[in-house]
Amino acid sequence: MSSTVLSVKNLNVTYKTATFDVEAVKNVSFELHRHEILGIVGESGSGKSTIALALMRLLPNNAVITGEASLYSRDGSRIDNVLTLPEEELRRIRYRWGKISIVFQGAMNSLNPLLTVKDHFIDTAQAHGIDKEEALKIAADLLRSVRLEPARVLRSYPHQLSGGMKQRVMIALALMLNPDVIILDEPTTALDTLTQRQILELIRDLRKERDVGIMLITHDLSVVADVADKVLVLYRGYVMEIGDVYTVYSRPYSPYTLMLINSFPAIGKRIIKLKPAGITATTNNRGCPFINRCPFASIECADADMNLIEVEPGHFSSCIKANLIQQQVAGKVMASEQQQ
Ligand SMILES: Nc1ncnc2c1ncn2[C@@H]1O[C@H](COP(=O)(O)OP(=O)(O)OP(=O)(O)O)[C@@H](O)[C@H]1O
Repeated sequence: MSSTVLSVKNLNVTYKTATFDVEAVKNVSFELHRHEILGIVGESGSGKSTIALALMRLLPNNAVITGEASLYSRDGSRIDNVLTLPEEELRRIRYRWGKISIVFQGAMNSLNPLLTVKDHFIDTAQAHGIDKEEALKIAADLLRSVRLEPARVLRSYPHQLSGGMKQRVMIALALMLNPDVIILDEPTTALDTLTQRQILELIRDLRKERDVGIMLITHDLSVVADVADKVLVLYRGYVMEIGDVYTVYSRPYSPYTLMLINSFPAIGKRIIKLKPAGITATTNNRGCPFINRCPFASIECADADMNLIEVEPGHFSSCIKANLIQQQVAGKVMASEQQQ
């Protein structure tokens, strides 16, 4: 197992609004290793982007954040207070920091149409104190590493590039400061199927070739199945389940994960019918947030503490009935396979 690059403990984010508080992330903990892809999967509004923004220290002013995140850089340095580092210090180290970088959802559309790719690299480099000559050398290397031809791409304007090429340019730009962690937020959304495949292949290659840990944020379970090593399933800010992808997908210990798998026929062979999505709210702040949609729910779930339980080595579920559910699922799957 390669070394830990990022360790997040008990991350909570609450957005304060004039009328009420939105508890967007609740007690989230996870570890990311070098050369590892962690998929963070969940429906819209589950808190995926909030986790990313918290780690980048880019949350809006109405966000209140608690918890710890430690970053272990390849140069041997360690930052223990990523979440609370004072603004001034943050500004100072951001200049050449780049230890965590992010490619935002839809970022390829934010390339400036009036600038060539070369200008984008030079601007990014200069903002971090790298001179033009060095920037161009780095840019050429990075473009090659995302499988683009530097000579042609550097002189192109965004409109001269396909969606897939623009996404590769964004990934190359995010690698400019040689980050230890890269966050990719919905990197394949809005791309056609073939281009999606190529980008996923690239992400897989980057994981092997570069000394980084990759956080891949998506609502698409099949993307995670394709490339990730580990998966963290998020629902209304809570970690419902976490473990290696193969184990979680083949033996889900959370009814919510099971529902997600069922909604992706290409992945799910399970046959348990769950209530349709739609009712999402429990009004109180206690118990399992999935209670209203869960076919296994009973009165104890209303008091569940949502702490993660290790159901098998390295595989955690917050469902208090995890073992019971797994037995029922395994029984029904076997029964359906015998009928076929
Ligand atoms: N600035 C804000 N003020 C108040 N609430 C917010 C703010 N930003 C996000 N939220 C709320 O926080 C919750 C989590 O949002 P977040 O964007 O992190 O979810 P997500 O899983 O990334 O969703 P999506 O897949 O749609 O991007 C949602 O209920 C959202 O409405």
